[in-house]
Amino acid sequence: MWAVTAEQMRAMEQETQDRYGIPPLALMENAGRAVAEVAWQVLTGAGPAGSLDDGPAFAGLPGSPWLVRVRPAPGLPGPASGTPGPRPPLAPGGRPPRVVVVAGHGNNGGDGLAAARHLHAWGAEVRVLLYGHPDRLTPDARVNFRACQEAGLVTLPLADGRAPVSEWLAQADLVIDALLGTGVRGAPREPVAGAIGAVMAAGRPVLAVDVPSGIDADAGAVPGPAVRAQWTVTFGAPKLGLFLYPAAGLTGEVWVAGIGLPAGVEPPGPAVYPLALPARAGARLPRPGEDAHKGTRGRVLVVGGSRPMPGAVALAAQAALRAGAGLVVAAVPDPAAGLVASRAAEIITHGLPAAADGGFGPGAAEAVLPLVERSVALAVGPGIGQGDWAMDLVRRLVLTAGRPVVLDADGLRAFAARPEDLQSAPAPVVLTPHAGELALLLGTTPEAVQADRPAAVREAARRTGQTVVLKGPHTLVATGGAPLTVWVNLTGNRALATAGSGDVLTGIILGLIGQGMDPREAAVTGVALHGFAADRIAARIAPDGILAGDLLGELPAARAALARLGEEAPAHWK
Ligand SMILES: NC(=O)C1=CN([C@@H]2O[C@H](COP(=O)(O)OP(=O)(O)OC[C@H]3O[C@@H](n4cnc5c(N)ncnc54)[C@H](O)[C@@H]3O)[C@@H](O)[C@H]2O)[C@H](O)CC1
Ligand SMILES: [K+]
Repeated sequence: MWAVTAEQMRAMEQETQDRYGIPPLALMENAGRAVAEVAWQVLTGAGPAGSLDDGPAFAGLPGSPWLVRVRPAPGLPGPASGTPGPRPPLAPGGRPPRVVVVAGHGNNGGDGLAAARHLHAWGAEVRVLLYGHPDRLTPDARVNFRACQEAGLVTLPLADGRAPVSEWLAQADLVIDALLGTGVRGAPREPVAGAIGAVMAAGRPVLAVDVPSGIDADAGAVPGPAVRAQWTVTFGAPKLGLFLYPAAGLTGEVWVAGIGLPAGVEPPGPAVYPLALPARAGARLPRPGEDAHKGTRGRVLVVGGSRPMPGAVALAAQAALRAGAGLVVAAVPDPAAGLVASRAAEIITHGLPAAADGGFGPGAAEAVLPLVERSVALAVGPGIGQGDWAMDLVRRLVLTAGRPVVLDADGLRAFAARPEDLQSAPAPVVLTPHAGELALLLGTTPEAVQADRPAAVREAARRTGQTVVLKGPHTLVATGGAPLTVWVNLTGNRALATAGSGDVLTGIILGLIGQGMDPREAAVTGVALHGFAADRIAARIAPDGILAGDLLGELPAARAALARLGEEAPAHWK
C-alpha cells in the first residue's frame, strides 16, 4: 500500500478511466459508500474495529478487505488498550442517528453528498449544508447533489439565511466534513472558512472525507483554518500529508477505503511513498534455525561513546543483541569502557586510545581495525562526541571499513555539508538523522527540513546515494533507486521522543544487518519494529515516562508479535 500525493492520485484516477474504463463517478460512489459505512459503524457502536492483535497502527474492519486503519487515534496507542473492539455508539438506540454533512462544490463535496444518500437510505436523519453555488458543482458532484435534492436533504446555507446552521450542527451525532479535499489551494477562503469555523465551534464528533478540510494533502501544512477530525476516511490510498505534522495532528484515526482502483494502477514516480506496514516488517524479520549459534547470527561492532556519554553505546549494543545479533562488540574510548561494560555483561567492550576530553584520541583508528575485520557490520556514532579524532575515526571507518555501517548521532557530523562524500563508501551506509542532524548534513536549517520532510529525505538519499532514515513521528526511510522510494513508517508514538531512543533504533538496524538482512530492508524493518515495541509499552503502561532502556526488554515480545502478524495477515497487508 502506498501513501500518495494529490497529483499521483489524480494520475491513478485518470489511468483507471482511460485504461480500464471505470468512470470517476463510479469511484465517487464507492467513496461515498465507504464514508457512509464508517459513519454508520461509529454511530451505531459496531466499530470500526480491528480484527488482528497487530498493534495500534494497522487494523482491518472484520470481514472487509477494503477498509483498513493505518493510523490510530492519537493518544490511543497500543494493542492492549487498543485491542480494537466495539465502541459506545455516538447515537443512542431508539432513535435514528442524526448526521450533518457539510459539503463544498468540488468532488470532495460530491463524496459527502453520496454518503448522505446512503445514510439516509439506511434510516439516519441526514441534513446536507452545501457551501458554494450549485452552478459551480463539478459534474459528478452535481449528480449526487440532484439525488440528495430529490430526497429533500440539501440546504444552501448561503442562499437561505434561515438555515439554522449552528443549531443543526450542535444537534448532530456526527458531522461529515466534505468541504475541501485534495483540490484545495492555500488557506480556505469564505464561505468555506466560515463553515470550518462553525463545524469546530459546534464541538461534535467529525468524520473527514478524504482529508480534514483545510490541510495540504501533500506537505501536511495547515495554512489557515482547518477541521480537526476524530476519523478520516481516505480513498484508494492515504494522502501523504495525513502522515506529516501539523496536518497529522488533525486526522484522528485514518481509514483507507478501496474505491475500485484496479490492482495494476500504481502511483507514478519520480518518488513513491510505500507504507512500511507492520505485517510487512513481520514477514521479513530474520528467522534463525534451531541449529543457530552465535557465530551464525552475526558479529557486529558498535563504535562510539565518550566519557560524558557512555550510555548511548550500551543502549545500541544491547538493542543489537535484542534484535537478534549473535555477538556484539563495543569499541569505546578507554575512560568510558568500564561504564559500558558494567551496563551489560553480554557486551564485549574494548577501550581504545582516548583524548583529553574523554573522546577518541590519536591511535584509535588503528586500534579499531582488528575489531572491524572480525565484524560483519558496524554502527558508528552513538555518544561519540564532536572531537577531531572522533570525526577522523568516523570518516575512516565509513569510507574504508568495507562493511555496512549504520551512521548515527554525532557521527553524522563527520559528513556535515558534505553528503556527497558518502557516495564513495565501499559498502552500504544507513544514516539515521533526526531533523537537526539532517539539516547539518544538507547544510540547511531544521525548520527547512521539517517544512518538507519528504523533500529533505529525498535530497539526502540522492546526494549521499545511501539509505536515509529521517526520524520523527512517522519516520521516513529513503532507500534510493528510481523511482526514489520513501517508506512511510506507521508505528511508534511519543514515548520514542526521549533520550536514547535513537541509540536503540541504531542497534536494532545493526542487529538486523548482522543477521544478513539487506541494509535498506533492515532500515525499513528496524524502524517498524522499534515503533511497534514502543506502541506495545505505551498501550500497556503509558506513552509518557518511558525510558529508552525500557524498549530493550520489550523487543523480544514485539519481534514475536510482529512475526506472527507477518504470518497471519492477508497478503495485501504486506
Ligand atoms: N481517486 C480519487 O482520489 C477520488 C477522489 N475523489 C474526491 O475528489 C476530491 C478532490 O476533488 P476536487 O474537485 O479536485 O477538489 P476539492 O473538492 O478538494 O475542492 C474543490 C474546490 O474547492 C475550491 N477551493 C480550492 N481551494 C480553496 C480554498 N483555499 N478555499 C476555498 N475554496 C477552495 C476550488 O474551487 C475547487 O474547485 C478528493 O479529495 C476526493 O474526496 C472522488 O470523488 C473519488 C475518487
Ligand atoms: K474533507
